Amino acid sequence: MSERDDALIRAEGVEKRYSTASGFLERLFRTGETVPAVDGVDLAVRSGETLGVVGESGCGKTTLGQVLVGLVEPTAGTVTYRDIDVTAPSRVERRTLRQDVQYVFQNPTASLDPRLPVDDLVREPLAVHDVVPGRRRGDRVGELLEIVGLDRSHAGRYPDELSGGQRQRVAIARALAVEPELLVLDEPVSALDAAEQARVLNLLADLQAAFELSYLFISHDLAVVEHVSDRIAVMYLGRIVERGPTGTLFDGDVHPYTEALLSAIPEPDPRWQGERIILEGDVPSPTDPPSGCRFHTRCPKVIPPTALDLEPETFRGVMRLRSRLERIEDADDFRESVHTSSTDAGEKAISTAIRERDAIPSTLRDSSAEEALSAALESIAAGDLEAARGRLASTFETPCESEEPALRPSTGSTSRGVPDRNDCRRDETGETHLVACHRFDDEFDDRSGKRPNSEASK
Ligand SMILES: Nc1ncnc2c1ncn2[C@@H]1O[C@H](COP(=O)(O)OP(=O)(O)OP(=O)(O)O)[C@@H](O)[C@H]1O
Repeated sequence: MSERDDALIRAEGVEKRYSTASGFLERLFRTGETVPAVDGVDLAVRSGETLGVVGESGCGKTTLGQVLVGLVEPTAGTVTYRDIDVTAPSRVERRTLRQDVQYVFQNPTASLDPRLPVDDLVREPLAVHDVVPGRRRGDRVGELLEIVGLDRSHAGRYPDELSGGQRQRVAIARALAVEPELLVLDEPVSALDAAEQARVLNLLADLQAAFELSYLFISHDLAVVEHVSDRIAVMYLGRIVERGPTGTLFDGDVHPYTEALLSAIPEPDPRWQGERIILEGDVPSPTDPPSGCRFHTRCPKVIPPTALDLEPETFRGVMRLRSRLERIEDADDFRESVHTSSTDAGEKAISTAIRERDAIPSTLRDSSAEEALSAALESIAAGDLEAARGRLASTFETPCESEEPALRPSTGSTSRGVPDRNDCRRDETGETHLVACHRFDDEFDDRSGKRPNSEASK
C-alpha cells in the first residue's frame, strides 16, 4: 500500500488512455493515436484533508479528477471510495457516490445552464437526491446561497447576470446541496481576479471546517495549491513525480520539475531558498512521451552519463541542443534559429553559433564527447538533422532517458532540518515525501552531485 491507509477515496494504478480516432473506421481498426492522459497514478484523499494536484496544462489533472469521481472510466486501475468500487458501483452505491462525491467544474459559465435561474440550479440537486422535503426546498436554496456568501435575492438571477466569482459560488452551492463528503475542485479560482480568488479560497476553507469536507484541489498554480493544501501531488505528463506534505516541498530538495514550479511563483514562500529556473520548451506531446523520466528533455538537473568526463552544465547544454533538434523538422529552420543560414554561413560559423546559444564550450574536455558533438554539428550544417540526432543520442544518452524513476521516499533532512530517524523526509504526522527522480536514488549520487544519505543524516 503506497499511502497511509486512512483514505476516503483511493486510486491505484489508474490509467486513462483517450483515443483520438474520429471516424467509425478509425475506431474500428484502432488507427487513431492514443493519449495516455493519466499513466499509472496512485493517490488517496483522506478524510478532512485537502490534497492539491498541480502541474502544467495538459498533464492529466482534470482526467484524474474525473476518473476519481466516476465521470470518466479508467482504462486500467481501481478507484475505491470507502468500500465502493467507483468504476463498477451497484445502483445503491451509485446513488451514494452521486451524493457523497461532487465535482466542481473549472468553468462555471459552461457548467451552469444559462436558461435556468439560480433558484432552479440549486434546487435541482435538492430534488434529485430528495435532500429536503419539497416544501422546504425554497428555503434551503436561500440558506445555501447565504452559506456560499451570496444573497437570497440572487435566487432570481440567471448565470449571465452574475460575476465569475458569483457563478463559482452558485456551482459550489449546487455541490453542497447534497451534503457531500468529498469535493473535487477543478481550477476553482483560475478564472477569477486576484481579490475574488482570495475570497473564494477563504470561503472554501470555511466550508471545509464547517462541514468536515475533504478536497481534491486541482490547479496549475502552485502558489494557490500551496496556500490551501495539506499535501501536494505534482503531475507531469500523466504521472505523479512528487508527493508529500506541503511543508516538505520548501526544503530545497525536491523534484527538479517542482523546483521549477516553485521558482515561477512571483512572490515565493519565504521558506524556499532556490534560484529562479526558466523551463525551456513546451510540455512534450502526451501521445509520444519521452522515454525514462518524462521530464528529462526539459530538466535543468539531467544526469550526465558516467562514461563521459563532462561538467553537468556542459551536459545540460548538449541536452538543450538535443531537445531543440527533436522539436525542429527542417534543417533550414534550425540554422535560422541560430540566426544564420546555409547560404551565408559556413560550417564553422553554424557550429560556433549553436555552441554559443546552448552554452556549450568551444571544445569539450572529453575527446570522445567532442568528436561526437563536432560530427553532429557538421551534420546539422550539412542539413542532415537525423544523423545529428542519432550521433548525439548514442554518445550523450543520460540515465534519465534510459531508466524510468520510481516514486520512492526521498532521503535527507526533514523540512525542519532535523535528521529523520528513518532517513526519510516526513512531516510531524509521519507523512513521507516521495519523489520520482534518479537524483534521489543512491545509485546516482556521485553523478548528480547530490549528497549521499550518510552525509545527509549526520
Ligand atoms: N476527451 C478527450 N479525448 C482525447 N484527449 C483528451 C480528452 N480529454 C483530455 N485529453 C488529453 O489528455 C491530456 C490531459 O488532459 P487534461 O485535461 O486531463 O489535463 P489538465 O492537466 O487538466 O489540463 P488543463 O488544465 O488544460 O485542463 C491532454 O493531452 C488532453 O489533450
